[in-house]
Amino acid sequence: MSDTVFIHDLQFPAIIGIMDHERLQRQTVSMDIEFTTDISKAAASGNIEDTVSYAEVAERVTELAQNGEYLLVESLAEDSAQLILQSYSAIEQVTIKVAKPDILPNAGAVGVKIERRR
Ligand SMILES: Nc1nc2c(c(=O)[nH]1)N=C([C@H](O)[C@@H](O)CO)CN2
Repeated sequence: MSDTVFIHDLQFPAIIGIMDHERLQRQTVSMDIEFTTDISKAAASGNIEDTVSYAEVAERVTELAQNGEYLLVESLAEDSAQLILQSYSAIEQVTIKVAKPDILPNAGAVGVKIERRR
């Protein structure tokens, strides 16, 4: 399977981090999400029901992150990957990148990237 649907730079404020100030104040998180799913049926039909909506995935992951409180970016990445695989049987593999853009003054962003398969 080589078809990929992606969401790039999905941003939202979240409680995430191990430092005292990060436990108190939301900071911006940026996520890249990619998932493999066969898009050939949707390409032919033009019907959103024949594919996995990136808008719906973005909404679910944003909701997960904003309703929870995370210590590590690793945990948010893992929970997001499991949520996506459990919610959509048509998705075979998911890649999640969780980045914090405001941590190191001399880096554009820090974070993790994981790949999970059902
Ligand atoms: N591998 C990780 N390293 C670090 C994390 C993390 O989530 N994963 N978090 C922090 C702090 O919360 C940082 O954002 C502020 O000091 C440090 N390293």
